[in-house]
Amino acid sequence: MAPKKLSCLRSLLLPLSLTLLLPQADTRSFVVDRGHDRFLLDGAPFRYVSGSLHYFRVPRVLWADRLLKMRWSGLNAIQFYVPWNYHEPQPGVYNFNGSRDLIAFLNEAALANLLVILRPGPYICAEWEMGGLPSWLLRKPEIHLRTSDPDFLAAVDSWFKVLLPKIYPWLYHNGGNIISIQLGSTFPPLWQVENEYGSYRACDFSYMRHLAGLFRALLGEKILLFTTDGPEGLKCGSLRGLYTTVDFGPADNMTKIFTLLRKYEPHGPLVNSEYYTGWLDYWGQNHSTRSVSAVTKGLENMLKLGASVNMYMFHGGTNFGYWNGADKKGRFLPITTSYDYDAPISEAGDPTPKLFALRDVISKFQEVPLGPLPPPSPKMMLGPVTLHLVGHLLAFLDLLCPRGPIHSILPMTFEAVKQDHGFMLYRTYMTHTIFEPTPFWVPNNGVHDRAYVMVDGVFQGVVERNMRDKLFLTGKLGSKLDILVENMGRLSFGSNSSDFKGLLKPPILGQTILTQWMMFPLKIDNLVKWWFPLQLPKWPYPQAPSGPTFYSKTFPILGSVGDTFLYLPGWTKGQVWINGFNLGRYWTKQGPQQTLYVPRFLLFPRGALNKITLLELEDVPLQPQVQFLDKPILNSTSTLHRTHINSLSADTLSASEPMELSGH
Ligand SMILES: CCCCNC(=S)N1C[C@H](O)[C@@H](O)[C@@H](O)[C@H]1CO
Repeated sequence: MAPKKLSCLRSLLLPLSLTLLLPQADTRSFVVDRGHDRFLLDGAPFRYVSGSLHYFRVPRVLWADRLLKMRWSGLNAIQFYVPWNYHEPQPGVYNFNGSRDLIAFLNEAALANLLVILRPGPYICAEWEMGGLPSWLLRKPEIHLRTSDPDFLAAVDSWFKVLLPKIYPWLYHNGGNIISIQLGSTFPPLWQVENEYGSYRACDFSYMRHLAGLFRALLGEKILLFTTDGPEGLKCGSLRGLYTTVDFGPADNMTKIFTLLRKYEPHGPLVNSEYYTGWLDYWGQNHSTRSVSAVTKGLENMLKLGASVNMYMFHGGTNFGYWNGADKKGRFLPITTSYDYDAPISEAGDPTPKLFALRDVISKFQEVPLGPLPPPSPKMMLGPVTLHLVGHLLAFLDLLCPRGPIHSILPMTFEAVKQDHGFMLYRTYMTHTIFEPTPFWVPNNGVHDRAYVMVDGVFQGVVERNMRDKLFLTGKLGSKLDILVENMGRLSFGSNSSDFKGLLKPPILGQTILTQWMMFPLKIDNLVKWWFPLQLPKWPYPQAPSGPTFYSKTFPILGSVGDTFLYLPGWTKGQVWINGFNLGRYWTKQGPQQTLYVPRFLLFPRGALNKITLLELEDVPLQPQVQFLDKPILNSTSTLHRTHINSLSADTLSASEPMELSGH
């Protein structure tokens, strides 16, 4: 419901006197008061204490819960990005439904009495797939992302001409925002142009000016446009006419950085647009945390200065499906499925000690809501659940790629065949018999990102980006050489975000450059949603399936349904679906994440059967079992987590419901 209609509703809901007191559309304003180094909201001094929450990492059914907890924490604003690729999956095809309903999220924020600081990009970073840019941009391989490249600007313009008019009625000065007794107004989207552009090598001012002009043209002159950069990026990221803000965390020198900021904004409020309450996690690296004392001390110091602050993240959420991004620090580093971020509100939406400590600090400077905080959500333990083998991925090739393969002399990238996420199978045939184990590799680090190699269905091992390792293969004339390539998420930060996926170079076997390829873009989610259970296809090879295989189980929940954490002891790496919902990637062998958050709304209560499906890419445990725990394990690796699980109280583990397992 657009704010204008809601404002009429407001006049019905509120006592006439209150309605008269509220500023009307023509008097509403949000401006910088340079004379007093502060913001003014409707003419009154105003400072925001904000927190980041990404609607695209939280299912819609949970938005209200998270937003209310943020409000209760003492925040008066939230900040979030709009990921372009989440809303325009194909050029000219737009999706603002369900958990992509941006307007509904804005409305939920209004209902929670929270103001909004919006960051529409087009690039958002955020450890999100390709930093929010749609991968179909790379179908023009020469495109220069985040510059004034005409192809890039044309796509940006058409996207913003769809997005910005949707937002326009929600701008604060339009008076369209809703204010009720419990409701606050949706803050004037303080528009952030781009994101940390100063950290991007291009530093293309004409691009920034183009964006600013587009925003002005589509949103009018009243909106406060701002840039955000780390201290090192201010020189490029800032632009005349845009308000300059900075990012830094608790370990940084606030005085030094705010002094530097004053070189770009001599007057006006000090703003830290990203005060890091925690940090992100990479697969294979230790879980990141930031201490409560350091985070609260830093916040208090900024609030004492009168600064406005946004805490990044206040609630992190989850990279469901294939949505995680990646970084490059010498090597390719994919981001984990969990975006818990050691944030004040945990991935499962529970308040942490950090939340209460931050609320105490905020309460020293402004009123915090009274009343109890909603309790932690009910948690559930279940299992173990023993899965059964459904079949090898190759056995479902016809269903996974109903249109059949694309043929090419040289291998083609995901982008070239218009496969955005997930997996693609590359197939060729051995042109001669190879008796001796012969080196197989992809030159120039050309596997983006992980390749699972099979000869006549027999799993040979993994070749991956960053690694120089080779496999040693044998085979007969005409043997099938199948390479399943996994897109682990496109670079969301780094100098070159044109992160093509697939086999970027033709693989080499011994002295032979392998040519004559068939590419099978795989639609796995459709198969999991619509085709299972189905008659098991015949497995055409003598040996038992190994490598990429589907496992599944249907199971009832006899007790009460609660949030839970899927634990996959002994499994290696793969993808999980619960009742057809793509929960995300697991990589038990790498860690640090050992469990996946399962929101209770995904699960069916007693009387209905639930279904879990795994695609295990490498090795399965002797006992193909999974468990549902009542606590997450985010900080251990497969070697260490066993001690962790042993440390869980015996009764906790045994408290799980006896399972009457049924199902296929
Ligand atoms: C290694 C960090 C990658 C760069 N990202 C940085 S500095 N950050 C700033 C960036 O604006 C934000 O979107 C997030 O990406 C945040 C880290 O959580």
